Amino acid sequence: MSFAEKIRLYFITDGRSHGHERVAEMALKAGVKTIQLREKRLPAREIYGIAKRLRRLTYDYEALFIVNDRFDIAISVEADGIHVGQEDLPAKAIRSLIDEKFPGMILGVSARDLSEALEAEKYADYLGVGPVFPTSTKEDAREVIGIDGLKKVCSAVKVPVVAIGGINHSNVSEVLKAGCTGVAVISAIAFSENPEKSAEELLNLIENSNKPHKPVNR
Ligand SMILES: Cc1ncc(COP(=O)(O)OP(=O)(O)O)c(N)n1
Ligand SMILES: Cc1ncsc1CCOP(=O)(O)O
Ligand SMILES: [Mg+2]
Repeated sequence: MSFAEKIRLYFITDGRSHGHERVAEMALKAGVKTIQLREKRLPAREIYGIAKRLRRLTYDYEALFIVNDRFDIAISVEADGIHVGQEDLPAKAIRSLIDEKFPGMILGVSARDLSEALEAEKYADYLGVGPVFPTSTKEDAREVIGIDGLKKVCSAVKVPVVAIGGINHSNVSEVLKAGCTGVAVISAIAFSENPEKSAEELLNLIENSNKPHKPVNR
């Protein structure tokens, strides 16, 4: 499976509802191929323990494992990648370290508008772009960029774009039509009563949005 296929549905964990490991395993069972560990409240030692377990789990399911914010934890557990935002360690510094010491490691960078996206793509393997829609999962999220803002970024950058923020079953197809490579979700899976079913349904919607709307003329 290609990188682009793996990030088509990108699940970011939140431990508050079902716990990181349980919710990640349910998403993996459904067929999700990229998992990001995002934990904002716990001490580093605990995040490290969770990261080690998620690393093992993602190996078993042949999925990518990305750590949010913490490059130290990402390298300690041999994650596939690290995701940083505009307030985290600078993408440029991480890119230098990856090229020198951790070749092949994936670097994802957040961008909240076109100018951040154009700067971030100099260093990133993919961009996380949003929030596209209102979200209550990220307390310090900036204003939404909407489908139009997302389209502008997607048509301007060369690296894959993963759209994020308020994406759910009812808007995922519209988001993908904006030209992004994938969609990242937290609450649509992590805060669902049945995360495995929700992930499966999202994957089905994504697969169907790949199909042409009109029959192909032969
Ligand atoms: C895939 C993806 N895109 C964007 C983000 C947001 O990162 P950041 O702006 O650093 O905010 P926090 O998630 O750290 O609160 C992300 N984590 N993943
Ligand atoms: C981490 C992050 N970055 C921009 S919006 C967001 C939160 C996405 O969560 P949800 O999918 O629940 O809206
Ligand atoms: Mg961050």
